[in-house]
Amino acid sequence: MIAYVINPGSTSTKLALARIQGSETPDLPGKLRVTLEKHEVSHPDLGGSLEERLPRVRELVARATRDWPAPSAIVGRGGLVGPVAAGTYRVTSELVAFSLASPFGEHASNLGAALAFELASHHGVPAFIVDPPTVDELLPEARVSGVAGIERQSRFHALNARAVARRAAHEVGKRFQDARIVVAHLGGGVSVTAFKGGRAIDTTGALLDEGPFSPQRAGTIPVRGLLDLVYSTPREDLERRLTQDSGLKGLTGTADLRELERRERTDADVRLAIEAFVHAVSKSIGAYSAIQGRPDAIVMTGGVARWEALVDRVEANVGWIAPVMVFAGELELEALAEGAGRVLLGVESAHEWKPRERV
Ligand SMILES: Nc1ncnc2c1ncn2[C@@H]1O[C@H](COP(=O)(O)OP(=O)(O)O)[C@@H](O)[C@H]1O
Ligand SMILES: CCCC(=O)OP(=O)(O)O
Repeated sequence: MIAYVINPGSTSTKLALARIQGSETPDLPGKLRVTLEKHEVSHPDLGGSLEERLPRVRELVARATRDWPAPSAIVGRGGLVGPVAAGTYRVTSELVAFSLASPFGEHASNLGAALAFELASHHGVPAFIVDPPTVDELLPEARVSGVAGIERQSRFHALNARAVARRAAHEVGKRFQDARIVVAHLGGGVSVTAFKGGRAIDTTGALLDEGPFSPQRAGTIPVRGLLDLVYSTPREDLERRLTQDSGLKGLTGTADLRELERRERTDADVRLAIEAFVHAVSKSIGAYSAIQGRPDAIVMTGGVARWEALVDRVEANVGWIAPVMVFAGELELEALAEGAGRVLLGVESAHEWKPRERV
């Protein structure tokens, strides 16, 4: 089977031509054999709303995939589609429209359904999304905050976090559904998530949610300071500041951690900011370990996990809890291809998406 894989980001869109074959292991029918030819189309200067960006990205994707062999399906990264169970979803025109104007927030991933749907219509094949960021499997007690009416929502790196958690479970000799894994996704956004029984039972979230600050997002901040900002800043400006100009960028002037790695030796402010990042990530890993009993493994993943010395510092803090594994970068293209493959090969059925405000 051949599937085209589309993973839109804010400054580039990652693509893959996936060749998918069934499992060779009868006991593990979902363990597909997938090979990917990866491509990346860059669009650093695209501004505007998602609907304004869509035609340009669509054109770049069409051009990049023009000479690829005929697909059996197109699979895109899902966006903020509301609380859903983990799995593969068939893309419909209703899902495309919802994603492009998502009431759950604006994010580049909201383009994934539209890009997949349009290319799939052109080829006359189905389109899918897999494990969108709003996969919601939270324990009831994880939803409750200390303010009646303010409920925690699940909005995290579900696609990559599930994929690396599954891989970590296999590495410790367990099935995903029998393992306890804590995943710290350290990318442009950061989320720390506890997996138990194959489900993401609690997460810090990644977009105006909680947990460690990221290269450019605020993470948890003291409520008193937030109140001061709320009463002195228009909402739109504040959202932009908290999601794009906070975290390491707000503290040091850059979200490029390779630059911070160079500056750390000579710049005391950078040193403190990185120490605070290590501290915050370690603290969340500890918290998300505590809620489920000692985990079988702790995983660090995402682009920041390429910084070995930083990862080592987190491991020095949390290594007593469980074995620490590092999957630097992400497995999103692989996870998308596998999600589509499981449906194409009849291992799983595709879910039908319906708009929902709550679980
Ligand atoms: N080799 C590296 N060393 C340190 N940091 C890195 C490295 N490669 C990427 N990063 C950092 O990772 C972050 C981006 O992570 P990534 O997972 O690629 O982001 P995205 O969320 O956009 O997919 C950036 O802050 C970048 O500076
Ligand atoms: C929308 C939640 C996932 C997320 O934040 O992704 P990025 O870190 O890639 O922006």
